[in-house]
Amino acid sequence: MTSPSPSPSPVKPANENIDKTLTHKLLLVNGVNLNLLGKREPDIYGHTTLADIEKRLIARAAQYGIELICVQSNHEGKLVDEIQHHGLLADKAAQVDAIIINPAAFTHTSVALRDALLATQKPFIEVHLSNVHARESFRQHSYLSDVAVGVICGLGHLGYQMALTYWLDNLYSITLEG
Ligand SMILES: O=C1C[C@@](O)(C(=O)O)C[C@@H](O)[C@@H]1O
Repeated sequence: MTSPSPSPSPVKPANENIDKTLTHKLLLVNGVNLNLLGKREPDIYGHTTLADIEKRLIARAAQYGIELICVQSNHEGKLVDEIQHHGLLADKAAQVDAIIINPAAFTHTSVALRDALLATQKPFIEVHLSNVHARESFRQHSYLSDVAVGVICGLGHLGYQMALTYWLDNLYSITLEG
């Protein structure tokens, strides 16, 4: 006789330590050309669109009462404005707790994004769909990695889910059972 399989409970309920009087927020930032996901070099970047990635992450965060604010732009200055606003300039209660960012090609060029992220003093995770270390040498330098909490690359769109999982656990004690 086989013993009954454990009831599926992959996720512990939101931790009591979460201050329910605050609306927790996270920021997802996607840089240049990532609006083309699904159409752009799918052998490298996959078939999942950015809208799908954002929808799934928003829904998962919302399960725990966390708002995920999503921004994408092809313009470096616009991304700097968004990071400044959500990370520092908005009222304290409206600011995000942490950031997930795929700066795309700006990864390899942008001191401005690095400075904006540092200015907010919000922790961030850098995500890349592709394994940048297995590609052209110019993709192997990032202006952000040394000041990121962590870097996830090469795992496709699941990299974003993993970054969210980390923040759920690290900031709000919402832990996946291992
Ligand atoms: O646009 C991108 C996407 C990317 O950030 C990635 O997600 O794999 C990698 C970058 O080198 C590239 O410029």
